[in-house]
Amino acid sequence: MVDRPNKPAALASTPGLPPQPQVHISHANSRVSAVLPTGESVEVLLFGATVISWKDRAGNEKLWVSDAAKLDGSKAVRGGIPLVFPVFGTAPDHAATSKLPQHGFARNSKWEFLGKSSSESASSSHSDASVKLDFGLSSATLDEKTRELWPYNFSAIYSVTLTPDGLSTGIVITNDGKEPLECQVLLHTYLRINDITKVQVTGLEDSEYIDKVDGAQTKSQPGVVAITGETDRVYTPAKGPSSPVVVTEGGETAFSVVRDNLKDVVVWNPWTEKAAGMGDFEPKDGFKNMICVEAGSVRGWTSLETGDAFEGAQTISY
Ligand SMILES: O=P(O)(O)OC[C@H]1O[C@H](O)[C@H](O)[C@@H](O)[C@@H]1O
Repeated sequence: MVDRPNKPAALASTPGLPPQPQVHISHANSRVSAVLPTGESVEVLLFGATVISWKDRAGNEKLWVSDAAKLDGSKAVRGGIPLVFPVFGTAPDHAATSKLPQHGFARNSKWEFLGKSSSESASSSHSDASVKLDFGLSSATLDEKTRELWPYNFSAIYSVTLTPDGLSTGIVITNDGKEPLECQVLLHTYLRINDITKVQVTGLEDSEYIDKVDGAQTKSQPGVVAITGETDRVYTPAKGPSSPVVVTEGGETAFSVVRDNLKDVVVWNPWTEKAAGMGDFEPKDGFKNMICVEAGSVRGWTSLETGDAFEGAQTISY
């Protein structure tokens, strides 16, 4: 019997050439998903433009999503990559965003799928094919109630790029209005890990952070970060955005996060009590299997003059 390679999910035939594997995209059920010829996949919910799944070529999920996460648009998704904009947490002292819910409205708004672009190599292996999915949100498409709470004219484009090497997510926010606006942005990424007690985060050494579980005191990180209890810290890494923040597990690299123009990194794990108190956090011991490493610009405010744009992105590899 002759050994045959598995037939790829989607085939393109060009006259004279054998069929080539392609990036496969589907857009249905209020979500967009893409599968590379090499097997990696990503799934994005239009609600919040939330990435709810990212799998490697063997089908292993790289993101943590709660079993009780609401995927029906009734609540921000507990897991994946919710988008935080235009405020991180709540900001009672910042007049422009003080009326907004925790983490703003981007994660609770319906985004529009703007389309995809894929790049596929000319080689027969197609081992470096990648895909970029673009999503849009603007003041024109926001619901009226939200527009009243934050009456600025803006447009945002969020791009999710899947390659065989990793996942990049990036946002461009433009001030389309006649007055300046101030905002904060964060990519609230829930990384899936096997055992939180074996995890260390490197790349934050000697960095200043705000310890949200210790009276918002400003502290300095002496060495690598280990998680031994509820952790909620806003770091401004001393090494700058292009130096990776690496999550290791049992000494092996599990994820490496490289930032582009996102100066801050939030490290969050709710641990037992906080997880127990969140209705949409299941299983309750799921905190052992996740760590949030959230690239953002959240200490202070980004000011955008009329016509100005802010651009920030992260690339996660493993
Ligand atoms: O429960 P959420 O609104 O999704 O927020 C979840 C978490 O997000 C960030 O990591 C904040 O630093 C935490 O203080 C917050 O608890």
